[in-house]
Amino acid sequence: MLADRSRLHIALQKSGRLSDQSRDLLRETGFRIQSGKNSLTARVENFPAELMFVRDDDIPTFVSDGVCEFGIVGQNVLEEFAAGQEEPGYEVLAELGFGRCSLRIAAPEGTAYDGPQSLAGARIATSYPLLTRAFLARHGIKASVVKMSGAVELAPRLGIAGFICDLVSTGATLEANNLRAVDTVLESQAVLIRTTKPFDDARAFIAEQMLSRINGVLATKGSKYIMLNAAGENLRAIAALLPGADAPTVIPLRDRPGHFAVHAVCQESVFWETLEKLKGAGASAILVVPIEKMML
Ligand SMILES: Nc1ncnc2c1ncn2[C@@H]1O[C@H](COP(=O)(O)OP(=O)(O)OP(=O)(O)O)[C@@H](O)[C@H]1O
Ligand SMILES: O=P(O)(O)OC[C@H]1O[C@H](OP(=O)(O)OP(=O)(O)O)[C@H](O)[C@@H]1O
Ligand SMILES: [Mg+2]
Repeated sequence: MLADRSRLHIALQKSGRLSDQSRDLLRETGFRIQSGKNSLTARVENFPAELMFVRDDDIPTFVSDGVCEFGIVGQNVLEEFAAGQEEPGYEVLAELGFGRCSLRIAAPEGTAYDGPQSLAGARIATSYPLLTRAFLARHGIKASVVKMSGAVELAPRLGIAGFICDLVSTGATLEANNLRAVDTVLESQAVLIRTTKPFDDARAFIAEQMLSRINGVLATKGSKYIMLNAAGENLRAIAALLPGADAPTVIPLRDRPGHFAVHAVCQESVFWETLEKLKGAGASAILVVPIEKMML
């Protein structure tokens, strides 16, 4: 059956590290998604879009082929795919801030490592052979790469390879296997991608609407609305302390001549240290509130 061309098709990981946060992001854009964990597709009830739940490895192919106009996938999977293509048929639209991990070279505790040259002649087990080879080529190192589909951390213990190249987040898996990360091949997080295949005006319009909502959701994530009171002579110093805010709104306070309310959207995190500095610069009645929706 051909896909319905009056709707957008979005490829998401069916089940795994990215599934919940990918669905949550779309729910935050207002999509009503009703599907059990076992469904392979789901229609969005209140938006002309259909979700395809697939293995993450297939997402770059689906999007490049134009079967799905959009997809959410880790940069690690995307870059491994791109390394095998002459011209990848997708573009990255946004970094999504979840699924953060690094593709790292690791070796059993006690293995000497003095930079990539220590890999010369070694065997490296990995599920990312193209990225590993590209790393070796970048450093002019000759080594053999052994492809494994999973459980890569077992390779040194089984005598398959002296090094591995695998994803690391907390480092707990490496530690449990008595391994130590020695180098970094790639820093990764989940990204939103769009096919470079053109699509018709109707879907282009829906796509713009969806992207504007997603950008709004991403913008609110790191943003806070900050309100405070201050005397006129302190306004300049206070404005300079507001993280990522341009042009705060300044409103005169009734019955307090020379005093103002300052309101601003801060596009960076507001830490306790920032509040302490604002207070030190003469601010009072400081309120920091979350922003629910934002359209830029
Ligand atoms: N430890 C981790 N911490 C954070 N993000 C991770 C971690 N491991 C992997 N990821 C990210 O999540 C993605 C999916 O990881 P997962 O382990 O669910 O993949 P998978 O087993 O290949 O799943 P699939 O069945 O879809 O092929 C990875 O490609 C990577 O971008
Ligand atoms: O540094 P850590 O926080 O321990 O995470 C690293 C582990 O996470 C990933 O595997 P995952 O648990 O997703 O299982 P998988 O190998 O079945 O994909 C990755 O392949 C590592 O094995
Ligand atoms: Mg996979």
